[in-house]
This record gives sequence, structure tokens and C-alpha cells, in this order.
Amino acid sequence: MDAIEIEDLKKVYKDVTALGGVNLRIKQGELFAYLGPNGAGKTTTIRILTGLTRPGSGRCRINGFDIQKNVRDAKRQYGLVPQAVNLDQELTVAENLMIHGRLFQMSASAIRKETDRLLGYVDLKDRKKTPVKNLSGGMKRRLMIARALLHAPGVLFLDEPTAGLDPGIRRRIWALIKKIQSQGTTVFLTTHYIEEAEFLADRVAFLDKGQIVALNTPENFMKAIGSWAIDRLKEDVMETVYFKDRQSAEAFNTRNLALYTLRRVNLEDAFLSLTGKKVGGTS
Ligand SMILES: Nc1ncnc2c1ncn2[C@@H]1O[C@H](COP(=O)(O)OP(=O)(O)OP(=O)(O)O)[C@@H](O)[C@H]1O
Repeated sequence: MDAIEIEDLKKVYKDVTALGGVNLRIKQGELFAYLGPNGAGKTTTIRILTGLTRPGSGRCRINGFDIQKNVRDAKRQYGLVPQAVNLDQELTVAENLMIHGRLFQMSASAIRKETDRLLGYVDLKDRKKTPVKNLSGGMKRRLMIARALLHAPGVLFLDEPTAGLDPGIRRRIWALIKKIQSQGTTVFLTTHYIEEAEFLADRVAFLDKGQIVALNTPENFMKAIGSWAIDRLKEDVMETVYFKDRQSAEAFNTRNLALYTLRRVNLEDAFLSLTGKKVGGTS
């Protein structure tokens, strides 16, 4: 049984097709990145998978439980960290966790025990009694992750987990996400930061206008276009040429170029060449 199964998922809002037939299977323990530009349909997918929005048609199962037919069981299988901060700002860190645990019918002593463990895990142990309104953005995000893990779900949904955070904090959250996966949790994350998907994910789906346009491992995406790249300025336009190895990149004639950079291929190159938004070629 896969952790997440999505079959022909469709959702239309009036005249907008948010999802045009998505099919996906995500393995137990996999870290899966759902990458796409604003409005691609990432949040809609997560909302449907977590029972917050009804699909137009199609089916979704979390650990085998159908989110429409068996909502109660399905909801116990996952934790959700939504894009917007939805903590109770007036309550303390521990009180926010207590409320969540109670919603999942956990005993007060079990919640207290897990609170200590999880706050240590997300590095917020000394903030237990701090009102949430006094936490920084990165701390709030870590608290939301701890809260989502409180009822010990097998699947964690993270909707844009590092949006709006500065690069240092972003890397700290990345380390935390890797740690969560290493404990056996399946992670489904949406992002429009390509480097986030490249760094974290076992597999990446590119979503565009409600359709998965490509799905692969970051390594295979990159391998498909080459392994080295030269960015060059040509007649005032930046363009990128891709090469299968460093040797052929170094053999490339750069003599007449005012400006160029030799570098490794990254996932952004794969995305740009897939969507045709940047000129590129493979030698
Ligand atoms: N409740 C709604 N009513 C009408 N249209 C909606 C609603 N929710 C989403 N949409 C539309 O569906 C499309 C997909 O939106 P969605 O929020 O899923 O995209 P996204 O990939 O998560 O974008 P972002 O990165 O900006 O969060 C967009 O065109 C959006 O305007």
C-alpha cells in the first residue's frame, strides 16, 4: 500500500480549472515535492487530500483510507502544516499543542509527554510557556510542524513550509524536514522554491495549470539536460547552454563572450528547459 494515492483528481472553480486530472502515488517514507508556480493547483491538491475541499471528481487515499468515504480514519493518518500561520497567538506554545492533542482525543499526560519530546525535536524547548505572538516567523513554523506531528501521523503535509522565511531559517527548516523523513514519516511538500525541491526531495512533480507536466527524481531531471552549464550574455540576452560533462563545457568557445559562467546543472535548468521559458541546448 502506498502512503498517498491520487486517482484522476479534478477540481473546477467556476471558470478556473484548478486541477485537470492528477494521478500520483507516493511511497511510504518518501519525501515528495510538488513544485509549481503560483496558481498551479498545489494548495488545492493539499486541501483535497486533507479533506478541507471537496474534489470535483477523482479519489484520494491516505494510508489506504479514502478521504471522502472514511474521513475520520483518513484524518488520523496525516498532519498538516498549512501555508498561513493558524496558531492561537494569545496562547502559549504548550497550550497550542494541548488544544491540538485534545482534538485528537489524546490524554493530557500523553500530550504533555509528546510536547516535551517534540519541542526538543524542533528546538523550542525553552519556549514552552511563551505566548505564540512573541515567537519569530521561523519559530512559529517549527511549532506548526511540532503540532502537526503531535498525534504521530505517518504522513506530513507541508504547504510552502519556508515561504517568507529568510535563507538561514529556511535551511534550518530543511534540516528538520529531512530529520522527520529519516524517522520514517512520508512527507508531501509544496513549494515554488526550486532549490528546496532539489535539496529535499526523493521525487519531484512539476505542476502547471492543474496538470503534472513532469515527474522524476531531481537527479534524473538534471541528467536529462546535461551535467554542466554555461550561462552566457549574447546580444544583451542571457542564455544557457548545457553539456554532458565538464570537459565538453570547457571546450566550448567562450572567447567572444563579454560575460559567462561555468557551473553545475541544477533543477531550475530542468524546469526552465521543460517549460521552455529559457533558451538552452545540449551539446
Ligand atoms: N476557493 C476558490 N475559489 C475560486 N478559485 C480558486 C479557489 N481556490 C483556488 N482557486 C483558483 O484555483 C487555481 C489554483 O489555486 P491554488 O491555490 O491551488 O494554487 P497554488 O499552486 O497553491 O498557488 P500558490 O503558490 O499561489 O499558493 C488558481 O487559479 C486559484 O485562483
